[in-house]
Amino acid sequence: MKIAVIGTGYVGLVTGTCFAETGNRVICCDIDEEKIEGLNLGRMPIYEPGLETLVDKNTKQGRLRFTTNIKEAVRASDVIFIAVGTPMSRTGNADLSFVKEAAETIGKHLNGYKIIVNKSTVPVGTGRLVASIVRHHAKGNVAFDVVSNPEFLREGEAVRDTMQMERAVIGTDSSRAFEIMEEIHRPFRTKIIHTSIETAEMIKYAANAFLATKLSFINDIALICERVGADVDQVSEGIGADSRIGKSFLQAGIGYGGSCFPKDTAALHYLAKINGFDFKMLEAAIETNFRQREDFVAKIEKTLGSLEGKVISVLGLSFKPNTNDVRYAPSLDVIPMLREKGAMVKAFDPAAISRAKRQLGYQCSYTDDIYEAIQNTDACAILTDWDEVKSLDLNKVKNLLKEPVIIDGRNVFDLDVMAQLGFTYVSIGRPAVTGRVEMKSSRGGNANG
Ligand SMILES: NC(=O)C1=CN([C@@H]2O[C@H](COP(=O)(O)OP(=O)(O)OC[C@H]3O[C@@H](n4cnc5c(N)ncnc54)[C@H](O)[C@@H]3O)[C@@H](O)[C@H]2O)C=CC1
Ligand SMILES: O=C(O)[C@H]1O[C@H](OP(=O)(O)OP(=O)(O)OC[C@H]2O[C@@H](n3ccc(=O)[nH]c3=O)[C@H](O)[C@@H]2O)[C@H](O)[C@@H](O)[C@@H]1O
Repeated sequence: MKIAVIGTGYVGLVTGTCFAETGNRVICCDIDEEKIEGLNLGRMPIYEPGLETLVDKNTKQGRLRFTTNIKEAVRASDVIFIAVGTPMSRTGNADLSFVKEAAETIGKHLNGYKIIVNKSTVPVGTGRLVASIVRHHAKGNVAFDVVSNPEFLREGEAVRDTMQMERAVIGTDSSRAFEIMEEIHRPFRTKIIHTSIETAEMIKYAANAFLATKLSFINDIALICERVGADVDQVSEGIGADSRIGKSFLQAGIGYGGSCFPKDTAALHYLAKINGFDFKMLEAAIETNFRQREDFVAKIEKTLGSLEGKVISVLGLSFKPNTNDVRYAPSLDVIPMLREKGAMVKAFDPAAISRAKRQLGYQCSYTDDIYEAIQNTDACAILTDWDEVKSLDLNKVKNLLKEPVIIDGRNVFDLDVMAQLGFTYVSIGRPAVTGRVEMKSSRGGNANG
């Protein structure tokens, strides 16, 4: 199959590469010249395990290429995937300007029957909108079909999530388009769910909103655990063993970030609102998520006393491990809050420094040496559970810190081990460990009480 992918970001690049890997001829296009130039030189614009090898293999074997010439890509392809960004607008709704632009470009260069597949996450009704834009700009009565094929990959696991996808949702009322989409997905041996365009669009928002709500639920349980002296990690294990609940997405922490949950929950909330429904449960999930950031900073303050003049090492800038994506990352909320309270911040991240710098600028210093970040700071704040964090030499950490204080937003370490090592260790939804060492801070004491 000849495939064009418009938008060579996390989704477009991974999807296009995996379609090439399964034998299609794929052209990935983008308006970002620097990105395409880099890809043509073998430079990956994103950090995604396993991707570089696949890109390299498929470009060398001639199945994958990159271009800014979208017109040529459209004309040369049978199936065109739209994988452009749909960021959050000020109302909370998804900003569809990139999708509309892509649809217009496709329409203008339609030169025969094509299937236009929307992979971007969009509000219900967008598929029909894309169809009308394409029709409006197409010359003559060229036939085409529009399909909604939402994407479920996770950053950091994107290649595996695509090559071993759990399901493919194909929303279309055209049997011709459905058969071709089925053929493209055959090598993945996955469950195909055939729906209308509207239902497919809704499945994507419902999936992300459900996962975000599950996370906020466990984070609310964590807050109660802190107050009553229970351990949320054990609660998660206990409830997750029930197959009706399932063990995934029950890791309590500093709250979700990333390019999707924040914007997709906001967009679904907005969609409900304009359709006359006040989606209170989702609103509560969104509020809980922000409260996790505020609570985390409050924990640091409660542990150290006034943060004025204190130096905090922040471990992790990306919204989760194995990605350099910092969109809506906890670090972008927490670091400014710490600064506002007078603290200085030394930030560590193995992959996301350059992207974080664009957002945070001079609000902190940066290093990709984890021990350098920790050295001579008043406390260490864990925001991302990178392997580098999980495998820290805690004895070394203890020696480097002014006092052995760790505030952990990802529940990385074992409470008994931290107690044995003499750390003051405050995590999420678990009893605080009180260090044996006297605190130098004005108020002293521990968080969580
Ligand atoms: N990042 C993720 O893990 C996932 C994202 N999604 C959804 O997929 C969509 C894309 O997300 P990402 O890949 O993260 O976005 P991204 O921001 O990484 O990439 C989007 C790309 O589209 C390009 N672009 C914008 N307008 C264009 C146009 N008119 N023609 C050609 N290229 C254009 C941009 O330059 C950019 O390179 C969004 O709707 C997102 O919600 C869905 C599942 C997972
Ligand atoms: O629509 C999207 O863009 C994607 O959004 C998420 O994927 P992603 O944002 O890459 O990352 P996740 O692994 O889902 O993590 C999201 C956030 O939740 C947090 N999280 C996740 C799981 C958990 O148990 N606890 C927890 O705090 C992570 O740290 C991260 O900040 C979904 O998992 C994907 O299915 C979806 O395709």
